[in-house]
Amino acid sequence: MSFLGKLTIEAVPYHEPIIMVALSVVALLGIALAVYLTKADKWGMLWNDWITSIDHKRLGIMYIILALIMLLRGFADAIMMRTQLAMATNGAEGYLPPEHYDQIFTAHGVIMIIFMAMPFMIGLMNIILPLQVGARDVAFPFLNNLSFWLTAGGAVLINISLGLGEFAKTGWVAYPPLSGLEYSPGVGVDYYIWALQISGLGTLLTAVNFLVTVFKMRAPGMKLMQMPIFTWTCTWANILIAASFPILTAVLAMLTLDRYMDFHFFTNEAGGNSMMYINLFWAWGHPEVYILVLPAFGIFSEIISTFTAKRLFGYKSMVYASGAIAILGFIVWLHHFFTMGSSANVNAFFGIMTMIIAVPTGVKLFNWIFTIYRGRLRITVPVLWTLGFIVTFTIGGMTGVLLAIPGADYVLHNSLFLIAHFHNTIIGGAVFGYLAGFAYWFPKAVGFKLDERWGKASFWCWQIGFLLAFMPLYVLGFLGMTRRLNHTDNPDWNIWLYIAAFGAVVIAFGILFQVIQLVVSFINREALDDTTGDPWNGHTLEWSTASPPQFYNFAKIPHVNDIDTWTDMKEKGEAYQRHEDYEPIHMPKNTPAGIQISASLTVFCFAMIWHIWWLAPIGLIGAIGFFIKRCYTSDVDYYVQPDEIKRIEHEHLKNAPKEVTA
Ligand code: HEA
Ligand code: HEM
Ligand SMILES: [Cu+2]
Repeated sequence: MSFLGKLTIEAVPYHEPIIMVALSVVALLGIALAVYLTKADKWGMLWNDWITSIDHKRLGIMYIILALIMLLRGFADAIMMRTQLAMATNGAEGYLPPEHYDQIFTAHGVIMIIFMAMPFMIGLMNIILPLQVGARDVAFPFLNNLSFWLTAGGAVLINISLGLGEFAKTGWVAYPPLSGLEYSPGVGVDYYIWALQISGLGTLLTAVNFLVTVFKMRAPGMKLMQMPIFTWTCTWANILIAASFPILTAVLAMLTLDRYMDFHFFTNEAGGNSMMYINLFWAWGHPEVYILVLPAFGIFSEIISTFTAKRLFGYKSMVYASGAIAILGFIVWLHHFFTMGSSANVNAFFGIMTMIIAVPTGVKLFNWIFTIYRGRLRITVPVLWTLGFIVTFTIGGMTGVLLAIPGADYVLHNSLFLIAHFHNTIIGGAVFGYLAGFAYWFPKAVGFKLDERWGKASFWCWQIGFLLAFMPLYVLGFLGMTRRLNHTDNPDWNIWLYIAAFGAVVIAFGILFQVIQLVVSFINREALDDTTGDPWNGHTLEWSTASPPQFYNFAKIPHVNDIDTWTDMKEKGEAYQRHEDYEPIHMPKNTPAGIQISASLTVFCFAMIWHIWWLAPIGLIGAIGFFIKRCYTSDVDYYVQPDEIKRIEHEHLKNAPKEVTA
């Protein structure tokens, strides 16, 4: 083995024109960005204000930028698959050979779930949750920065795999024995393992961080049953993360040992059992889908309540229903392998538990509908996403209940019916939710509203495109088409494959209009400026701050005595208080430690992937070294002085609707 382990020039896929074009475009964009940063003299700003920032609001924005970039990548994969399947009918080969196609659906699944949906959700949670509970930051701000960079490190690895080596061809679930060394001797599965491993670590740390924030740092007076509903659903999601991500860590570690040191956890020879992998994978993988959707449920609740100007119907039942979904969501994972030989009784138990999830979910749906009932719903972009969700997600949930019947699942398992089910819940539930939250909280995070017209156009393209792209898959499933096919030879399927490809093109316009919306809004930012900090007449504490919020969030920590505290404060005339004296505020300092540790770990992972045995210890020792260095740094905090606070507050309150002096 050479100096660079398995890495040789052969690892660059220069004979693949599609990849080379993609890489050139990325390289050009990268160079353009670097030139801009140099010309505008912005490198220092980038480093000091963003990369090393421990401010939860900035980290949230960085998470969302990561998510949007990965959405483009994941969608590029999707549209390639859809065009391939529209071209490769009647036995034609299409333009993507199986070798390449298999990497594409695997990368698409992993990227969309781990590097698009998760960072989007965690980004929104970062920006909003500390504000909603009246805290100045999260419990462990440095850890929060580290979490982000660990997630980004995983994303970097996946993107490197595009131009160096290959990605896994196993599907996003990477079942052995296919993912074992014997059947996947290349580096693809290793990229998969290490990318998921470090980003998973980041996610786990985030959950711990936000759980401590919620339980220990709520504003005085805020009882648990007074927390805003988005905070509650995030908390349930974080509990699920804390419970399930360690299982992912363990199962990936076991697969690593199998691949690197010839262990036999999952090889049926020598006493191993590949079923054990499948079992552990879904013990994480199923909770994962509820981790994605629960915060989205919270977003819809906030939006419906704000835009009907009503209290959320059944707040308590919402909290309990979310809890029920979280707990039930933890004990139904076996429905992913009904067909793999459990006894009828085991299948029946897991099938029934799965169906029961429809009950708390139904409670939520009816609560949303009852909140809208007799309210005066303002049809804004966030509301459109919400209404689209109610219709779309219900369809996806219903088809899930169908799959939960073991007998039916024997027919539908791994068919396109399944693919339709989960895009129906993930896009209609989670992605619509994040896009709703994006439109709703954008002014809070950035300071100006998004253009409504492009927003509406984007929504309709997504909604109509979604129906066109995924409803045909239910039909194809019933017609017998299975998932992960590279080409087909059944004339009955053709028309549905064409419609699905057309639908994906319509979604592409939805994404394009979103990009245009961002550009247009940026150009018109003066007209769309949000000067009050409360553009929608909101009901929770994030709207009591400026837009974007002061870096310390709250000059004086508010006292909470209602679920809709901000509405309560506005009604009692306690909002927008102007004070003459402030206490100094204790704040954490920015630090490069997060990116240092994570960059070293990414180098370690890269070396492990390519078996570069001298580089791996350097990366690992580097990470540990930077961590120890951070532990011995005592210059980690400072105080904001009252004069400065007063200046900032008075500046913000200049535009307040009504001034109150206390
Ligand atoms: C956000 C993501 C998400 C969500 C929320 C769900 C929600 C549900 N899922 Fe889905 N599911 C996935 C993502 C998701 N799923 C993914 C990614 C896979 C496959 C991965 C792979 O193999 O690659 C999958 C696979 C999957 C399977 C495995 C099928 C197979 O492999 O053969 C099953 C089987 O039981 C299932 C069931 C359900 C059920 C019952 C729900 C329920 O929670 C739905 C509840 C909601 C409703 C029912 C609608 C609203 C309720 C009402 C209006 C009340 C009245 C309703 C009734 C009385 C029915 N899902
Ligand atoms: C935006 C439009 C999208 C389109 C057009 C699309 C299309 C597809 C297609 C064609 C497949 C392969 C189906 C097959 O096996 O035949 C697929 C698989 C998959 N998609 Fe999507 N998708 C989209 C969005 C998403 C999103 C947002 C997510 C998750 C957040 C997602 C998660 C997955 C997963 C997990 C798989 C399975 C991969 C595997 O088989 O291992 N997709 N998608
Ligand atoms: Cu499941």
